[in-house]
Formats: sequence, structure tokens, C-alpha cells
Amino acid sequence: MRIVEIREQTLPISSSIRNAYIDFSKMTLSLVAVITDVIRDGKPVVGYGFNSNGRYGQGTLMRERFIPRVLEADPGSLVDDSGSNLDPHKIWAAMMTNEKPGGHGERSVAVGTIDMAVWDAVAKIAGLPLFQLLADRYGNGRPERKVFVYAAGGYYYPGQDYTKLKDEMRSYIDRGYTVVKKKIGGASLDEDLRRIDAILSVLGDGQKLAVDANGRFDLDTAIRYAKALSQYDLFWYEEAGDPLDFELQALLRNYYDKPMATGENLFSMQDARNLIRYGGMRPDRDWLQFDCALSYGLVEYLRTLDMLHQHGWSRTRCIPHGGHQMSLNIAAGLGLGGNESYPDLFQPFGGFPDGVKVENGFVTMPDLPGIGFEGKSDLYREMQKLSA
Ligand SMILES: O=C([O-])CC(=O)C(=O)O
Ligand SMILES: [Mg+2]
Repeated sequence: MRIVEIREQTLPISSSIRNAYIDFSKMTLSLVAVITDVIRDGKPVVGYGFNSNGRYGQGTLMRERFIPRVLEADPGSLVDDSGSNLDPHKIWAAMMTNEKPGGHGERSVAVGTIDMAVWDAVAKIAGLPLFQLLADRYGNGRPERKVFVYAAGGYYYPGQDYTKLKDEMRSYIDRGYTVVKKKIGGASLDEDLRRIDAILSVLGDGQKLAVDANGRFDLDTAIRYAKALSQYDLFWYEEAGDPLDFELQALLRNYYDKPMATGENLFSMQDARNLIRYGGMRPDRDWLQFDCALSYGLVEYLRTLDMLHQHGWSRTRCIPHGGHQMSLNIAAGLGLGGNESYPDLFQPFGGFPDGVKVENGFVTMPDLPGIGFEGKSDLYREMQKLSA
């Protein structure tokens, strides 16, 4: 058995939205197909992957380094000991041949995207949903089919007013979400507080708002926001300062004793470990948002979960960034605290298989082979174009 080809296509996911740091007018992502010579139902098994929003497509890095390393490796060196499936760990090691540690740049996105497609193929070859395969291999064998999801939105965009913001949030609540997220730091503190008040006016009992500064604030600004946000009962205060400024994060807890979240821009186990070692994050209330699709994939994320365990953190404190079905499977298979979701953004890549509804803040994983992309018709159409 072997991988016969890996294809990449860079696709636009552009829109007029902006957060406190970037606009998405030129945002792209890489869609990847890993084509194998394994036949199921009369057709070759193809695994698919794509990177999360927020980092651009990585086709150049893939074509120059990571795809050739996989295709040039002895196929026998990429299969598991039973010989009946590909081994994602061995494929990962092949991709990372002759790559020095540290300075992860965006190669972690390139590797993470291919890794997603490899896991999709591996679960399809095994004839299992990925969440079941993960629970069998790395968990207790019993996936948690119900996964908490929250609705990320509340971006700044031209022509937005309080009515539109409230309508947006109400539409998430109407679709079954109990937690919604908005951006902060793209307007003045006063303006952001007025926007928060507007959203809170449409939330009911048991419904909460999270806010996300996208790493925009220096320490003084982060503290000013912390003090002002303390008047609310927010789900979390996310990525206040630069993702690598662990001291800022650690100091902030002196000014904000409610939940904080960060980690979506930490792209390796080692960076995640530095956050845990030096960032002052509190295992009893804070949230970790490492996103495997941006950070060397699930092979690396398994290392991150081990690291968290060694540091006394429960994996239920992880709610990954990105809103993709890969992290949804990891959440269900390995017992994370939930997953992000973008109900209206970054389509057709985000979201759930057709027919999956959010109920009281949770989705229930359907029985689909692999990651489950085949169950989302608009997404699968794009994928089939790539592998045709
Ligand atoms: O706006 C973005 O780049 C996405 C983001 O931070 C999030 O989903 O938390
Ligand atoms: Mg964020």
C-alpha cells in the first residue's frame, strides 16, 4: 500500500470582515488530497485536508519540501507494523526530515494540512469515523459523540451597526448555540463595550459571550480591557496580547480573574509548553485553543496533549481554534472540551456534515468514514474537483 500522489490547491476564503489585527480580503487556504492505491468500494481511498483560516495557503512549501519527501520515501517505511494501514507518525517523520527545531514559521501549517488528509485516509482505510479510530488508539475506546461548539463571529465589517450585530448573534442562538463570540480591539474600548452591551441584551439565561482581541493589545491596553471586561460574566477573554508574550499573559491574571483563552497562534508542542510553563494560565478556568491544522497536525497535537497531562492540565480545557471537522473528531475521540464553529464564515470549509444540527450548544457526531467530509456536500464538491 502506498500514497501515489498528493495534490494541493490554494483557494480563496476572502471576505470583507476584519478582526483587530487583519482583514480577510485576501485570505486563502490550501486544500490537499492524499491519493492512495488502497481500493474501497471500487475506488481509491483519498484523504482530504485543509488549513484553518487566519494563515494563508501553503502550496509552495508543500510542493518544494513536504510532498516530495513523502513520495520519495520507501512506501514500506510509511505503513504501520501490521502492514494494513498508513502510519501518520511515520509519514510525519518523513515530512520533517532535515527540518531543524524551533522557528516554526508556516511550515507547521503545510505539515498540519497534509497530516489532516493522512488521518482522513487512515480512518477511511480502517473503515471507521476518525473519532472512533482515535478513541480506540489513544483514548478509552468510547468516543463522546456529543461535542460542545460555540459560534464565532462578531467581526468588524463595513456598514455594521448594533442592529446587525444583534441580528447576527440572535441568528446563532436561533440555530442552537449557547455561546457566541465577538471581536474586540478593532474599535475603541468605549465602542467595544457598547457592542458587548448590545449583544448581551439579546442573550438569555445560560447563554454567554466570549471576546477575542486577536493578540492586538500591549500590556497597558490589555489591562484596561481586563478591568472593563471584569464587569461582565464573559465565557472568555481571548488572545489579549501577542501570542508569544507569555509574561503579558501571566501578568494579566492579576487584573482579570475570570476565564481567559489563548493558543491559536502557537504552532508546536514546544510553544504550547512555553505557554503552560510561563503564561500563568490557570487549569481550573482558562482555555487552550491550539489548532492542529496550523500546528503540525494531529501527530504533534498528541504530543501537546501528553505535555498538558504531564503539567496537570485536563484536556477538557482544550477548545481548538479553526471550526473544522478535524478538531471536532479529536474533541469527540479524545475528550476535548469542545470546538470552535463559524456558522456563516469561511464556507464551504467550516461547519458540520449536512443534517447535523446544534442543539443546546452541542452537535452529535454522525457515523461517516474518516473525518466526515463526504457528508458535507458543498465541501465535498470542492474536494472531488481536486482529486478528479
Ligand atoms: O479572526 C481570526 O483570525 C480567527 C480567530 O481568531 C478565532 O476564530 O478565534
Ligand atoms: Mg481567536
